[in-house]
Amino acid sequence: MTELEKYRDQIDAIDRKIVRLFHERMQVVEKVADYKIKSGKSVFDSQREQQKIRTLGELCENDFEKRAVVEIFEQIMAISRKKQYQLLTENGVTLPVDYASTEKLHFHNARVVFQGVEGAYSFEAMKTFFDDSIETAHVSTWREAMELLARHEMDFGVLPIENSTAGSVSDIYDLLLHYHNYIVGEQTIKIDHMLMALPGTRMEDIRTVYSHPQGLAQCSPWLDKNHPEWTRRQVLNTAMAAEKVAREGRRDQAAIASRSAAEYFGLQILQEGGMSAEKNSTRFIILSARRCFVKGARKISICFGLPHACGTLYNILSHFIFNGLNMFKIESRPIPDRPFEYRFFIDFEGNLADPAVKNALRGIQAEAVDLRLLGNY
Ligand SMILES: C=C(O[C@@H]1C=C(C(=O)O)C=C[C@H]1O)C(=O)O
Repeated sequence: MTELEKYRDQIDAIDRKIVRLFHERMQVVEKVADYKIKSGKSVFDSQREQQKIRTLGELCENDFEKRAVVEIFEQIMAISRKKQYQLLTENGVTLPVDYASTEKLHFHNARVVFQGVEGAYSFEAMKTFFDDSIETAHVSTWREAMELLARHEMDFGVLPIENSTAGSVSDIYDLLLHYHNYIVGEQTIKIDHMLMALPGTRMEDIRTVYSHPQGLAQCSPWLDKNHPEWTRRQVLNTAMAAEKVAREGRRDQAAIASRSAAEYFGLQILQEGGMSAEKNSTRFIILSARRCFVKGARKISICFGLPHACGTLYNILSHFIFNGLNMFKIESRPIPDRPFEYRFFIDFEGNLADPAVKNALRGIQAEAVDLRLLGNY
């Protein structure tokens, strides 16, 4: 036996002891869970954990081992909590979320609101998601759409949440937080931006180009390269840009909008193709004030705050990993009046009826601040 083999034998013997001791600890943890189920006491006890970390740290021989022991026990206690969340779920202790499941969404004859005007991309997303029986209304801001839903004056709303080139629509995240409307579906639409103007307009006549900020952002490489001299002006919606150019009748103005907007407002397309990325698409969410999810729903959106402390996001994300849940997206938004503190928005794969989802949500609810379920769709 070489010297190395001898040491490895010693390590193996120690590791066997650690595994045995870990098992013993987990058996006690199950008894703790039992007690908590009966007494209704919450799983996470941050004071007890901090005190344990302090006393265990003090047992260490040096600073290096102290740091290591702190890290190891933070993990051991996190695992012990996850075991307890699992036992709570298995014992039928339900999460306090009042979501109703339904076989399918009922939108026949529904009232649907979108932001913008006919010819806008939201309009196209709405037409694709719903059938022809719906009654539609349009408003000029996203906030108004949210408001109408919250007051139950409209059944569903269609709002853009993310573009594959320009990224997330951050205002929508802020509105999701402000209004208690829920995501019940999503629709992705391919975005083909085109440059349009009054019939007969030549490129060299144009001085100003109008579009939604996302339209301008998505076409900025094309504009920078070909027409850096044009003034870029933001309007609320791409179709509104087309409508403005048509209504004002000036040859020095152009709009960046969809083909359907050009057709709807009788404008001539001066440039199509190559204005924005080839695979440019926008994802729209379908919102409702009713908290329901369809039985086959495979995507969940949540948001929560976190204390400004080292490792808090890491600990929360561990609930997804531990329960084998795939994350699609993570987004952070600043919390107003709390400089440099953030609220996180996460989309992940699953259905609210899945035990793995229940376990993860239970853990996140206990360990994050103000968890909100935004939808399962
Ligand atoms: C086991 C318990 O539950 C949790 C896990 C702990 C641990 O593993 O030591 C400590 C405190 C709690 O957050 C307990 O409450 O004692």
